[in-house]
Amino acid sequence: MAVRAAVAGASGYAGGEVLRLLLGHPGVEIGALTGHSNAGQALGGLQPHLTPLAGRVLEPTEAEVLAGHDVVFLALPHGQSAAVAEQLGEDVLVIDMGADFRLADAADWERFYGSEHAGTWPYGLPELPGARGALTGARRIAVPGCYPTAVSLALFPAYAADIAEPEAVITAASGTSGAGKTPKAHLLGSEVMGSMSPYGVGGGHRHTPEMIQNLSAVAGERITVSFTPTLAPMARGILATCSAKARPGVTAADVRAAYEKAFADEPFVRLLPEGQWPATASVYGSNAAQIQVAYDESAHRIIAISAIDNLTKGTAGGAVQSMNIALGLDETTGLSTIGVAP
Ligand SMILES: NC(=O)C1=CN([C@@H]2O[C@H](COP(=O)(O)OP(=O)(O)OC[C@H]3O[C@@H](n4cnc5c(N)ncnc54)[C@H](OP(=O)(O)O)[C@@H]3O)[C@@H](O)[C@H]2O)C=CC1
Ligand SMILES: CC(=O)N[C@@H](CCC(=O)OP(=O)(O)O)C(=O)O
Repeated sequence: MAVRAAVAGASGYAGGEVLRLLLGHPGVEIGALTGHSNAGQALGGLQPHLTPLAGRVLEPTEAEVLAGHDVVFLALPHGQSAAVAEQLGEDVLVIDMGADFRLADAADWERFYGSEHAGTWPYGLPELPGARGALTGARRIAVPGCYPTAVSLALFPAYAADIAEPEAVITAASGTSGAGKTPKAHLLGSEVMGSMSPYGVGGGHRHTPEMIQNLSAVAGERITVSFTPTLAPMARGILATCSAKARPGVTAADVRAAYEKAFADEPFVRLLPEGQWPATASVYGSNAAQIQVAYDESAHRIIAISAIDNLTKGTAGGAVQSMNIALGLDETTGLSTIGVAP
């Protein structure tokens, strides 16, 4: 029997992407769809690519509307999820695509988000060591941020194999959809087209503590992270270039072996053959992550590069993958590694 899923924030980018995936999921029936300023509007005018749902009208984001579903996806701005989630029964699987329940350290939360910490839920990045166990049977799931997904996938194998020093330097380029639909001056077409620009430089980006949390848990020691995001003139995609100094004595063969071991059985992560490089265009609209790793002998550094679609593997695909695990379904149900090209 199909599970009934509601989506709160169905007018936004993350809500739209989870609906796109759920429409192709054989085990899910789509229930209530909610919005905020767009409550009362038909979805067809807000998400015109979701043709089968064009006639559906958004309801207000209220617990009474979301109650009575087996699964509730929350695609709301930061800080809005807890008040809704606490009114939903413990038997309802609540999947938060916002940041509210990702961090374990309340001080980190308060420093980077400036509000009271709501709590910590099982973390929806199944590829991390131990994550599938915590997700199996879970009824609350925190979906990772898009940059932490790309970066954690690229670097955790090096820390799991203890071949990297505990300091990582990361630059990542993201498409503009990562910033959501709400109009912002720096996202105007004339600002973004034909240009790339950094932001959140110098340790200020709120995804930094999430990366530190993930990598430190794998390494068993604190990993420092210097993270610089950049905005790229594309709608979707993240390309993360991550590097860390190799431990003394580590060879190129050790590096390759660590990554081959980490991803050997992963359905959505592909370690590319040597000489091929990840590209955002190759994962557009798919739940795949492409990874490549190189050993820079002269600098004695490990360079790991990942490409994901920020809205798919980076948000809604990760959410559906985690839902599948929580409900005991095949992890790949309703998810594709097939991209769109050219
Ligand atoms: N875009 C991305 O790549 C990623 C996004 N996320 C997370 O997903 C969540 C949604 O992001 P995204 O879809 O990009 O954002 P959008 O701005 O595109 O959408 C926001 C959604 O939240 C609703 N909303 C706005 N204000 C409120 C409010 N006060 N109470 C309840 N609902 C509200 C909006 O409804 P309405 O339009 O009707 O006003 C809309 O449906 C965020 O927490 C974001 O961090 C996570 C990973 C990646
Ligand atoms: C391009 C861009 O602006 N990206 C967003 C990250 C999007 C995301 O995954 O973040 P949350 O779920 O944590 O909001 C940013 O840097 O704030």
